[in-house]
Amino acid sequence: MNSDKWRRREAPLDPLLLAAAVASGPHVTRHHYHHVGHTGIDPEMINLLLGEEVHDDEAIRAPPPRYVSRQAPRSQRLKDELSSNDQTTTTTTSSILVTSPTDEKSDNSVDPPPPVVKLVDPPAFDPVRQDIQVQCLSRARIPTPHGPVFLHLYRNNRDDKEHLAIVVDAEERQHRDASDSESSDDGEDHFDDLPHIISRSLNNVWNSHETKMDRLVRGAQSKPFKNKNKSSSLSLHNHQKIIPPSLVRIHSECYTGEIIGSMRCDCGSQLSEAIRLMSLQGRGVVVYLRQEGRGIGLLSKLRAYNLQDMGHDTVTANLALGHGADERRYGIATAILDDLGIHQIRLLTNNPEKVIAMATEGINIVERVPMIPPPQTRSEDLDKYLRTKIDKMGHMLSL
Ligand SMILES: Nc1nc2c(ncn2[C@@H]2O[C@H](COP(=O)(O)OP(=O)(O)OP(=O)(O)O)[C@@H](O)[C@H]2O)c(=O)[nH]1
Repeated sequence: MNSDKWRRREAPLDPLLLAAAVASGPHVTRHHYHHVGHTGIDPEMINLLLGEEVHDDEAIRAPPPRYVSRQAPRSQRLKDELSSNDQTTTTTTSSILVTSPTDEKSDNSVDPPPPVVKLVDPPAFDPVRQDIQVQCLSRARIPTPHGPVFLHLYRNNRDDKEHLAIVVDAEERQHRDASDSESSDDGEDHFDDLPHIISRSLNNVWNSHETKMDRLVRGAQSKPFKNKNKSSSLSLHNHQKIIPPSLVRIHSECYTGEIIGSMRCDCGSQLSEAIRLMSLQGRGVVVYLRQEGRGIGLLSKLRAYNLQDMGHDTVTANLALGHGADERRYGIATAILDDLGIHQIRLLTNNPEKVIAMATEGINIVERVPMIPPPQTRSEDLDKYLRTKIDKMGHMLSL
């Protein structure tokens, strides 16, 4: 390498620049001149930088603040890590603080690590049972433009995907708000009158050692459900009134439509519309299955799109790639609905196959509610896609 060409620039220190750095306030981030937390202008420092004499009588004042790392020395951290092998990874805080030397800890001691919330594991699936088993691992409130929903994350004994249930339950929310503030200690359930949509597997006792904190962090009710007839875990739902037929959508993952906003399909608007309708009614469940591209996966779906750009439609493109027109299964959706105590549904769909599949799985469909694509989402690509669904897949939709 030509060293002349790459010679290092030895620019002289620009006193004005340095003075600006010192004088600027804490709004200037560490990506600019200095770390957040600087206490402001230090006239002595400016004088020094500008090469002027120090006229301040209090030349020997309290020394300027210094940056002190609160992170323990590496040797200390290694020792800590070794001695806490049984704990999940924790780190000492590594934030950089401005302290004056008098604040500095004389013994170089380290702040205690933040407490780790260690949760009990969910119960294992029963290896003897041959049917589909699901287990809700966590539930959390998610505010959406249509109101809050409760996202439930499931595992199952068939695949390693995280299928989801998006639960809309206004009454359940009110109940939770009330019971949180009551924090009743009487051990009694307070939801006898309300047919809430509650996951049985999430709320069951997972382990005899589980704490209230375990339950709250995974999103379960703080107190386990009383097993009034002492027979089985089904008591949770037996205990409640039967949930009236709820709006349910069985939705399949669509990265392109939901994340990128693709106008080749209506998946994104369908998902949003389903949550909107459920929020209007105060109740409903979207079972969100990770069956991208009608079960063929994102990679094949992208290839199918290229075939569609060459003249194929959404069905023939799948077939040309050696896939079925629709490879989805609905057994996991049924198991999730069962876990939520929902057995009668008003199914939001135009797809006759979905109706048949859910009915075959034992779900009582009391009504099919059509999904009408909103006019503002219509485009040439979408119309072609919908037309193929109507003509080749029998979708119950009129354009
Ligand atoms: N293979 C393939 N999959 C697609 C295409 N467009 C959308 N999808 C997938 O189709 C699935 C969504 O299916 P929908 O047709 O919206 O739902 P549906 O069950 O058929 O019918 P509705 O319930 O009436 O909406 C998602 O998994 C999408 O990723 C496509 O052109 N090719």
